[in-house]
Amino acid sequence: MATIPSASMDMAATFLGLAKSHSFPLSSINTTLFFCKTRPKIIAQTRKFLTSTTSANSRIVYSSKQTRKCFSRRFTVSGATTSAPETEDSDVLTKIPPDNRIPATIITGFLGSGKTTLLNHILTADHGKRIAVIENEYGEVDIDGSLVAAKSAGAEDIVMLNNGCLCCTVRGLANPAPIIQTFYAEDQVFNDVKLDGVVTLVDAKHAVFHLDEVKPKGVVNEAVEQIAYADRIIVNKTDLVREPEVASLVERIKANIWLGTLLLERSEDIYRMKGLLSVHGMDERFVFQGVHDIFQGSPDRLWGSDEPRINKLVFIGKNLDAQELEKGFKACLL
Ligand SMILES: Nc1nc2c(ncn2[C@@H]2O[C@H](COP(=O)(O)OP(=O)(O)OP(=O)(O)O)[C@@H](O)[C@H]2O)c(=O)[nH]1
Repeated sequence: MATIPSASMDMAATFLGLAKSHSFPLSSINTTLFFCKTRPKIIAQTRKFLTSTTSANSRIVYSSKQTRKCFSRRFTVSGATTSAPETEDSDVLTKIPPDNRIPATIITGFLGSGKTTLLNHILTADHGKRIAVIENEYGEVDIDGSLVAAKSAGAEDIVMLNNGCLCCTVRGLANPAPIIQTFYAEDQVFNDVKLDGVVTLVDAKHAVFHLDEVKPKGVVNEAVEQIAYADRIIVNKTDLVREPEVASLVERIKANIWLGTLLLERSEDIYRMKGLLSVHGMDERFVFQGVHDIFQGSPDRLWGSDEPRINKLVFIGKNLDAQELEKGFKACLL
């Protein structure tokens, strides 16, 4: 593939951690909202609902991801079934069980990105939805529970899990994956509740600082990871920055979504992938290797003083469109 200068740091970080990522669509209006209060908290709603409930200080970026491969699982439904119309030449009755499970949404985002603010906005908006909130407070002192509007409104339930469950204190604070996994791995949850989507709040003023943060070798940048797991991304606090900064951030987020989507959805077609990246702010060459959905990458030796800093990517597989890949990659460049 082409050689093009300058990739972003978060793109490199994506290579380190995306092999376990996944996605699923927000398919219907939610009546339940799971609010997992950990360091980076968790929020979500459908496109229509989010559009009507987010403030003027927000921008929504939609992911095109359609499948959550890692956590897919079959479920059985004991409720009524729907039948396809019978035809004269067919006596086969097709039964499609409706998925009547309660839809749930996860809201995540970095510290102070605006999760509680969004939640309060949703809980006090006039949408007629019945909303239950599960808040996972990390730490002994519950502050956010008292800040959530529903508590005073009295119309909804807030269940505080001060013992550390849903799962975050044990399995990781910043990474939404363990919470997502709970919806698939726990029978009691899976049979009654379907995870409808993951929404990530991004603070327009501070996000770049977190995205650029260089982590120790092998440690994934949580801000990048939260974006990679999202179905919908809300760029918040746009009143605190100028429009070009918002546009630049949105472009950067799109690049992250592109790479995540590519690695997840085309893994069967991509037999082999390898490359060398010139990452903005990094003195070393960033080398990555991939075989189907197994990827790894790490900083390599220092760039030579007279060595041109270029990116080289090689994809070997089937049904791959070189121009499309190049276009997607170019959109990731700073
Ligand atoms: N200027 C501005 N401030 C905002 C906006 N949204 C939220 N804030 C402020 O940002 C601060 C943090 O908001 P929260 O909603 O508490 O953020 P959080 O993600 O729940 O915070 P943590 O629980 O610490 O992770 C508060 O002072 C909010 O008033 C916005 O769109 N613009």
